[in-house]
Amino acid sequence: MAGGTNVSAVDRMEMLNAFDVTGAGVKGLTDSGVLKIPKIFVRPSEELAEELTHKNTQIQVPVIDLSGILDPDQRKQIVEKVRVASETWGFFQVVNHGIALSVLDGMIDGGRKFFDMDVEEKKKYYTRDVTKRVKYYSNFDLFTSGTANWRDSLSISFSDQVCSDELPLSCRESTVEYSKKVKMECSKGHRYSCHYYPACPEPELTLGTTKHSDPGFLTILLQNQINGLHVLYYDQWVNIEPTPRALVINIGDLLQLVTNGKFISNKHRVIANCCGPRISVACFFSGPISEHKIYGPIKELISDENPAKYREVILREYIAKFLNTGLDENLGLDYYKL
Ligand SMILES: O=C(O)CCC(=O)C(=O)O
Ligand SMILES: [Fe+2]
Repeated sequence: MAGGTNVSAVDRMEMLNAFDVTGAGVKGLTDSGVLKIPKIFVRPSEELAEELTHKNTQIQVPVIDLSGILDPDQRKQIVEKVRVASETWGFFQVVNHGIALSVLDGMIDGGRKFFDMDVEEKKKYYTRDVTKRVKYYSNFDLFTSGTANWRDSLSISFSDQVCSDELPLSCRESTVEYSKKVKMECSKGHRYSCHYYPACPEPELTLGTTKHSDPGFLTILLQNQINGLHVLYYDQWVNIEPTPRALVINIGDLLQLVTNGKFISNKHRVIANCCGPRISVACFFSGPISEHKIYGPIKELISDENPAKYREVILREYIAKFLNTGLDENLGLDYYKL
């Protein structure tokens, strides 16, 4: 669907390309002081109208305190809370997870420093090639098959270890530090993405990230103190309140698939904001792209009364399919339903 009113798909693609080759990203628009957002960012009118039917609510996703995790009794209770949250929300926040505040703040600052670099400097990392390990997207990325999103991103795929000399100097140290703490460095194929959502002059007309569910197993998300992330809960958008020192955990499609639907991979989005920048760092744990690994519902969870809801998927094909469909066109697990 073409973003904005009266923009044909071809025109839209041309506008998107023209915007994209500047390499300055959405941040470039904000920095230049635009008061109106370009048409490619404007959501279709029927989508904007639909907004009015979704109420915003004050309820909150569960916040789970991990401080007692080493004590066997407390551990049981914590695991129980994680189970309930995973079955109902597919989202929760964790506090007292043991990662030092300096590491969290350092990671957010590192992201900010990357996006604050000169356009020419940033462009060295700029690519549309999704197979590149370190890539900076302005907007022509996975997320722009519908309306372009008001965000820029830096994406890093990990191999056996963090290959630190490939990382941008501006955020090299903080990324290595943080990725060790969240165990990214031993996670071949896993991906990290630092999203940068600049302040937007017309936030009600666009989105920071379109509505979607995450394709992998699990996402660990660090956000700064600027609001924006919403999760869809019983048809209501629930704001995930930035909580100091917390990490947001969410279940991805693959985890819903292997748990045969017991854990839910919930839809979420990021709204644009008149103040900013909003900075977030998402670590996507999804496993090695190159492997022929097959995932299906765990056998112990299947019985005559509770038959498999999804067919098996070959990880490589699953990821390729996701990469070939834009985030907002991705059917998610519906495609694999039996
Ligand atoms: O930036 C955020 O808070 C969330 C982004 C997100 O949902 C994603 O990239 O999958
Ligand atoms: Fe997501």
